Amino acid sequence: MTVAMSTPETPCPLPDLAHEDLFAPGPQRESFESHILPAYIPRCRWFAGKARDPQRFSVQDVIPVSPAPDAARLVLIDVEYADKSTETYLLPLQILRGPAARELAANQPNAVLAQSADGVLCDAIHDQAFRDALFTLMAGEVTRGGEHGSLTGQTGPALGLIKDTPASRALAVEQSNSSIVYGDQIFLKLYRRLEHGMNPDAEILRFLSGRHFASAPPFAGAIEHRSPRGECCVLALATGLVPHQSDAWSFTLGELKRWFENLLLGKTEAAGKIESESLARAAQLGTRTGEMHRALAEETTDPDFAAEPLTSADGKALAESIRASLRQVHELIGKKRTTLPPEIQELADQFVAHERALRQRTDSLGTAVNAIKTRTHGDYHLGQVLETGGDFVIIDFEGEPLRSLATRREKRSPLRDVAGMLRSFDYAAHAALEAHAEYRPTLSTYAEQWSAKAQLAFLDAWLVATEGAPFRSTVHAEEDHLLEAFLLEKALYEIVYEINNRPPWLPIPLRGVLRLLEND
Ligand SMILES: Nc1ncnc2c1ncn2[C@@H]1O[C@H](COP(=O)(O)OP(=O)(O)O)[C@@H](O)[C@H]1O
Ligand SMILES: O=P(O)(O)O[C@H]1O[C@H](CO)[C@@H](O[C@H]2O[C@H](CO)[C@@H](O)[C@H](O)[C@H]2O)[C@H](O)[C@H]1O
Repeated sequence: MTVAMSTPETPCPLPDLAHEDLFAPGPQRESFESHILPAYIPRCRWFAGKARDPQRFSVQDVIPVSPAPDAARLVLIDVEYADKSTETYLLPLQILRGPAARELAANQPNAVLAQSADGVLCDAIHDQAFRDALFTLMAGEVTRGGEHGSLTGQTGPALGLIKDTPASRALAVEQSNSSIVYGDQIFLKLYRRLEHGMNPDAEILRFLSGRHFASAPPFAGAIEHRSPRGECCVLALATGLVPHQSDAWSFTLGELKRWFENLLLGKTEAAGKIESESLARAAQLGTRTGEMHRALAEETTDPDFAAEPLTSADGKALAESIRASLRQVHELIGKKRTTLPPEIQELADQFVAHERALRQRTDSLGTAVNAIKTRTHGDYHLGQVLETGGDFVIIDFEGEPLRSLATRREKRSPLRDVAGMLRSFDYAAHAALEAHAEYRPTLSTYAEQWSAKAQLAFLDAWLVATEGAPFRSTVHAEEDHLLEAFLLEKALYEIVYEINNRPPWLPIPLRGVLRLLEND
C-alpha cells in the first residue's frame, strides 16, 4: 500500500467531526482506515511489523471508556500483511480541541494522528480524563459495550484499598507497551499488540499475589476485551507501583563499570570490594528466584498452575525446539551474513562450522527427568528485575515475545528461568566490556571471570533456596543436562532476537553457544 506518510510535523488533516461520527462505520471510518492509520501506526515505537509489509489497517472494535459522549475510545485495529497474516493493536484515541489540543500538539507531536486548526486526534494516553476512566473501569469492575465486543474491568487487592482516583501521568519511555503511573501506588501497563487468550503476565501476577511471595508487584487490576465470539484478551494490567532505582540490568552494568574503572586505576582494594558486593547481589537474586519458583510450585487446584511431572515427551519437545532454532539460525545467518561486519561474519562462520556438533548434542537430549514442571517466569533476564535499593523485585511475566501465547503458557522446569538469568550475567559482562572497548586486552579476562563467578553465585544460591523442592531432581547429572539444554535453547533464541533487532549484539550469544561446546 502506498500512502503519503504523515510525520509529527505534518499530521493528516482532522475532519471537523464529533467522536461518534469519526469512528462510526461509513466514509469517515474508511478514510481513517486508509489514510490516518497507515500513516500513523508504522511510526509508533510499539508497532512490531515495521520490517514487514502492512497492506490493510481495519477497525475491529471501538469501545468508549465512559458514558460521556466525548469519552476516549479504545480502538482495536487489525493489521493485515502481504502474506495475509494479521496482528491486532490497541489504540486509545481522543479528540481534543482548543488549548488542550494545542498543548498536546506542542508537547507530544508523536502522539498526534490527525490535526485541524482547532483540534487533534491523538493517542489518549496523554489525556487525564482517559487515564481516570481506565482507573474507574478497573476499580468499579465496570463492563462497557462497544461496537462489537465489550470491556470489563477487574480489581485486585492493591487497587481495592484506594478510594479516589490518584493523579496520573503517562510514562515518556515507550517500549513495546505503554505505561501509566497513578499517584505513588499503581503502575498500569497498556498492551499495544494484542493476543487472544489468557495473558501470562496477568495470570501469573494474580496467582503470585495469593501466595507467600513478596518479590513481585501485587496484582491490582486488569481490563479485558471480549469479542462477540467470546475470545478474550487483556488490554491493560495494573500492579502495585514498585519504587526502584533502576532495573537489575542497568544496576549490574553500573557495578561492572565502577569495577572496571577501579581495576584500570590500579585500586585493587576498592575493586575487590565492588566485585564481592556484585557477587553477593547475584547470590541474592538467586535466592529471590528460588523463592519465586517455590511460590509458582505451591499446591493449587487451578489446572493452569498445578504442577505436573516432567516426561520424556517434554525432553523430546525441548530437543525439537532446539533443532527448529538451529534451522532458523542457519537460515537467518545465510540470509544476513553479508550485511554483518567482518568480525561478526567470522563468528557466524564458526557457528555454522559447529552446527553438526550442536545437532549431535541435541540428539542426545530427550530423556525423562524425575522432577515436576510448573509455570515459570518465561523470559527471565536482568532487565525483568527491579533493583529496589538493596533488594530485587521480579516483573514482566509475559514470556518471550518471539513465541506464541500457547508456548509461553506451557509448564516448564524452573531450570529454564535459571538458564535465562545465567545467560543474562554473561550478556552483562560482555556489554560492560564493550563500553570499555579500548581496554579490552586488559579487561576481557576480568569480564570472563566475573561472568563465570556471578553465574556460579546465582546458581549456588538458587540451589540452596530450592533444596528439596519437587521441581528439583535428586539426580545431579539430570539437572546439569537439562540446564545445559536450556542454556543452548536460550542462546539460540537470543541469536535470532539479535539478528532481527540488534545485530551489533550478535557476538554475545554466538560466543555463548560456542563456549557451551568448549565445555564438553
Ligand atoms: N510494578 C511496577 N512498578 C514500577 N515500575 C514498573 C513496574 N512494572 C514495570 N515498571 C517499569 O516499566 C519498565 C518496563 O516494564 P515491563 O513489565 O518489562 O514492560 P515491557 O513488557 O513493556 O518491557 C520497567 O523496567 C520498570 O521501569
Ligand atoms: O524484555 P523483553 O521481554 O522484550 O525481552 C526481549 O528483549 C531482551 C533485550 O531487551 C532480550 O534479552 C537479551 O538481552 C538482554 C540485554 O539487553 C540480556 O540481559 C538477556 O540475557 C538477553 O536474553 C530477551 O531475550 C528478549 O526476549
